[in-house]
Amino acid sequence: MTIEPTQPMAFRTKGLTKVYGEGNAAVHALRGVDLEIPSGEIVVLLGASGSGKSTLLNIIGGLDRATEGDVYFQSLCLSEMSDNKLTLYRRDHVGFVFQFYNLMPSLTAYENVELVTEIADSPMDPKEALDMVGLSERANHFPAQMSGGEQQRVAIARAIAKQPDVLFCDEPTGALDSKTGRVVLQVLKDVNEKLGATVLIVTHAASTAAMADRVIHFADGRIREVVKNDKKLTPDQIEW
Ligand SMILES: Nc1ncnc2c1ncn2[C@@H]1O[C@H](COP(=O)(O)OP(=O)(O)OP(=O)(O)O)[C@@H](O)[C@H]1O
Repeated sequence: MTIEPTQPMAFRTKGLTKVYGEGNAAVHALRGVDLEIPSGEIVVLLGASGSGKSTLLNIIGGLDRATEGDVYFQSLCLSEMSDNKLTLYRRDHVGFVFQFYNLMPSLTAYENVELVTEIADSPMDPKEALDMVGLSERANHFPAQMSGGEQQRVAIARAIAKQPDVLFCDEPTGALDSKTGRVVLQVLKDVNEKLGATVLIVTHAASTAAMADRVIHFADGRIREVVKNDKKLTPDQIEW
């Protein structure tokens, strides 16, 4: 993998291993992952189902812990942090976007975003976050009144409202058709460019790799290959 010597790192992992369960029932989800993710890039993680992508995302996102090995966010060693510190790491630095939006059905788009801005250190105004995803006019709508793509954009607004350093997206277009999926990918690209956030996208959709700075191919709990894209496509140029 080519990394410029001056490029600051968002993440570094060393010998990351994750085993779920024990004995005969043990599942080796990660088998020694050494990885470097430069700050400010869009990185796409590709791999077959069960290859360990979500496990890696959950560990570097501070939602889960490795069985062995180290993971650094900038100069912070996540693997040595107490649970409280890990919670603060997630609160202050990280935004998550999942396949199934996870919005509160009884709250409007604005209120769903506001939930996060109330506890963040230096949040955006919820209106500004909704504006960034092109949904200012839908601020007072409830999730059930919005399409899947719109709900996903509210979920992205919620994730970016705290101005995270990193945005983790697990199958963000998995439930969307190609047209809506492209709109969501364009929003992620805007977030990367306008907020400078590092964006990590886990997906089955190999075509998404064309918009990434760096593509990590995963197989059987290991990195098989890392490819740097010299030329990136825009989301509307991506073949679906
Ligand atoms: N909580 C868990 N308990 C036991 N095994 C688990 C758990 N979570 C994941 N696994 C197993 O770990 C392996 C890696 O799973 P993971 O979800 O990380 O893969 P993935 O590449 O993200 O797959 P997908 O693309 O289907 O989401 C799989 O064999 C999975 O069954």
